[in-house]
Amino acid sequence: QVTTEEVAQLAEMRIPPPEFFNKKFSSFSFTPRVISYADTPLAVLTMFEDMGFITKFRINKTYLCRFILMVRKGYRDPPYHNWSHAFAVCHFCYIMYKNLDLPKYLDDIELLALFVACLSHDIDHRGTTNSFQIASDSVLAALYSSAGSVLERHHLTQTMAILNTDGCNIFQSMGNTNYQRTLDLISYIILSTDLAHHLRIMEELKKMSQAGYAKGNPGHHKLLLSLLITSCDLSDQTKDWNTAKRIAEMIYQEFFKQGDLEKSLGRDPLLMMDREKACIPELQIGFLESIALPVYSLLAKFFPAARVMVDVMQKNRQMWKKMKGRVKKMDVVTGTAMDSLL
Ligand SMILES: Cc1nc2ccc(C(=O)NCC(C)C)cc2n2c(-c3cc(OC(C)(C)C)ccc3Cl)nnc12
Ligand SMILES: [Mg+2]
Ligand SMILES: [Zn+2]
Repeated sequence: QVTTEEVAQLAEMRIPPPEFFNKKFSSFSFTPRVISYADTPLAVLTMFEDMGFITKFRINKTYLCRFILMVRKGYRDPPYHNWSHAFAVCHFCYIMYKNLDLPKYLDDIELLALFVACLSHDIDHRGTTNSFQIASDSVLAALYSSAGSVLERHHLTQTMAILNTDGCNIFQSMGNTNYQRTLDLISYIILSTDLAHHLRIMEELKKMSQAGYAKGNPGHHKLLLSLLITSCDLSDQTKDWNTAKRIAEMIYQEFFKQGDLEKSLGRDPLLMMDREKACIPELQIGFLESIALPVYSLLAKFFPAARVMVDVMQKNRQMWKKMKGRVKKMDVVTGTAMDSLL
């Protein structure tokens, strides 16, 4: 629970304009992680307001404050999958809204659902993967492994639990049809943040990019929503080199902790989770080429203005290649040795 005082304190503040946080707050190059943990709830309010959602959906401001604070509290503090990640993800959704004319492609309810899903898409993440849930027979695996997307189903359950908490239902001014549609959209969007789901729809996304987006095609709306949240989820890698490198390190901190855990359970971790064997530059070059660059290349096919992110990501890939080259060929570079280099 969040205290009444916390909610009141946030609710009584006037919602500042985006420039209050930074004059570049709405630009692709802005790095949302510079906003302090304490200031993020107000920044989320600013984004809701600036996208016109509070007025359009008659959202009760006190409910919205309580919802934001409950979602923030719902995150744990693993090295990467914490509230700062969620805030960075929802900020990217906001800058796409401001720079890519999303309302030309998606309707208001879909955009609201996308933004709210960004906020809570990793809530209560434990810093371990879906396969670790299953291999370790975790409570979440017991609940969801038959349905797949174990972690994502949990993130969704937690989101719905908050919406069903007194004074947190930000959608309550909506009519039943819109209300149900918003929840269905949030469910679909959060479940589509499972890497396995993204890989499954890549072919369809490529076909859609070749055929061209058809606003009259509901299937295209769902595919685009998946692409957009995946773009938000990976957005740290579209920023300056120092940001991209620092966040990649955080992810490997989280992966190496899982690898240590797996070793202590007598199991062999994936290479990318084994701090004794992983070569971060090599792994990152692979991830950018196989997963991240295709995402933003597809995005740029629908939104030419997104081309700039592909270029920045290509530059970051070149930097990883230089890092790889800098390390003497002979050594098998371990995560630890790499830390000293990064
Ligand atoms: C910088 C960066 N490096 C990563 C390196 C590897 C992997 C990984 O999971 N490899 C597993 C093999 C089987 C491919 C993820 C990485 N990653 C993510 C990420 C993305 C996710 O899923 C979406 C968003 C749908 C792609 C889900 C979870 C995470 Cl941590 N975000 N940033 C990164
Ligand atoms: Mg996730
Ligand atoms: Zn995420």
